[in-house]
Amino acid sequence: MKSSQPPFPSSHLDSTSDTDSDDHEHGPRLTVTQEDQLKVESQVAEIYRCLVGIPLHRQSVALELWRDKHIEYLTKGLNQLGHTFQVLDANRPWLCYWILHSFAVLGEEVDSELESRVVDFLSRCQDKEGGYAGGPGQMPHLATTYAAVNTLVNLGTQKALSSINREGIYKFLLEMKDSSGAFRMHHAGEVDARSCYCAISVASLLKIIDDDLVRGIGDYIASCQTYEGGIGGEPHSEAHGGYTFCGLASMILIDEVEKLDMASLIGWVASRQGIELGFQGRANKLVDGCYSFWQGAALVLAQKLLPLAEKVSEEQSSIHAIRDYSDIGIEFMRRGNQTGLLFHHLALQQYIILCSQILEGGFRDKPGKFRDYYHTCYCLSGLSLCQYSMRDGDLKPSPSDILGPYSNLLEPVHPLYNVVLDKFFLANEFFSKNSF
Ligand SMILES: CC(C)=CCC/C(C)=C/CC/C(C)=C/COP(=O)(O)OP(=O)(O)O
Ligand SMILES: [Zn+2]
Repeated sequence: MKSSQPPFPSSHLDSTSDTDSDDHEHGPRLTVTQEDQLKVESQVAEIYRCLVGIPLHRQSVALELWRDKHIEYLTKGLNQLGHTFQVLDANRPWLCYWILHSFAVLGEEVDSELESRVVDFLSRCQDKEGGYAGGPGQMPHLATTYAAVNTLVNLGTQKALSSINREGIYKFLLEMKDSSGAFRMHHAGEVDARSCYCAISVASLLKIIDDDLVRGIGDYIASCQTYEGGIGGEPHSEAHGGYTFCGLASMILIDEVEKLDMASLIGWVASRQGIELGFQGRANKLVDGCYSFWQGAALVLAQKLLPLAEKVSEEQSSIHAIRDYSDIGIEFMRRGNQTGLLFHHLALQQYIILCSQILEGGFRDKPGKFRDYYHTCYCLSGLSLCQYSMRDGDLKPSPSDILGPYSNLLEPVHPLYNVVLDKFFLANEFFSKNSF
């Protein structure tokens, strides 16, 4: 059980910002003490010691990413979007996202006729009062709103971006706001760290994020961090990779990371990478390809946060000057890797390519399971994160950070939202020019 002590006592905080009331006067407080740094470094070093003995197959042809096969599988899914998948009838924006995001990460453009069909379909899922439902005529829901918005941002055209009713979404988000400060998934729905992330990610991407949406979330998410170090879905639930990503990404987007115990969060996530080389979602469970993103992204985010290796200069840490929530996503991408690797990025690529990749196209949880679009989306997203996890500025990743041939290189994704990076920049510009 989590103690009532704040995870970072005030002595752990940057001396320029030691009160709660002036966060946005001084910017975020992302520094940690020497003691925290040593703790994380020794935990990560221990995990590395366990993984280095495992031989990696750096030269094997089997390490190739079977792009054409993946595109074939994804194209088949796109052609079925209109008329099958009844079993996923309340999840159709998710299918659009999983398939189109996979396309985007593979660097494939969709043709304008298909783009038009997707935008028109998502417009039919958009509630006239605001928010996106799982299908036309259903009730709006935060998860499908997140999936629809991410799909449209990944498409990135004027038609796609202008189809989003930002004012309606803002009203919908306010209606979903619970007295705890967290969000309900839908009217009378459940409240958890995932709903907070869906709401905050959408609000941040669309640049409609403000104090009324943010108030109370930081305390709610901090109360979901468990004694293990990871974040659970709700207070007192078991730490889980999916919710850990949601909680940490939300905390960054609302500039309240200092409310989390980052040293124990990093230790917990890093310990979830096991001898199979992939990540498990929680302690004592089996590894699964989709956690390459949920757990991998949490560590990629942490790598940009903590100045563990050396103190970041004021110039490098431009995020310290932020006063506006809606610029956090863009400022965050200006930060380089502050810590070195917090996970074994080559080992994870090996799990994804050798264990999750299916040669007929698509990705799966693990050998013995069937492929599906969810795992295809999150395995590709995780693979991209690995490849760019050591990237310096805008330079292409070094060949030594890519397992297999360099032609495996994917498009970079924004680790806070999981949309492709160039489309994130386009959307950021589009929504900066267009007030709602
Ligand atoms: C943006 C968004 C909607 C995020 C969702 C994040 C996410 C993946 C949450 C995990 C949910 C969960 C409890 C899975 C456990 O499944 P399990 O018991 O089948 O799997 P396990 O054995 O691997 O824990
Ligand atoms: Zn999975």
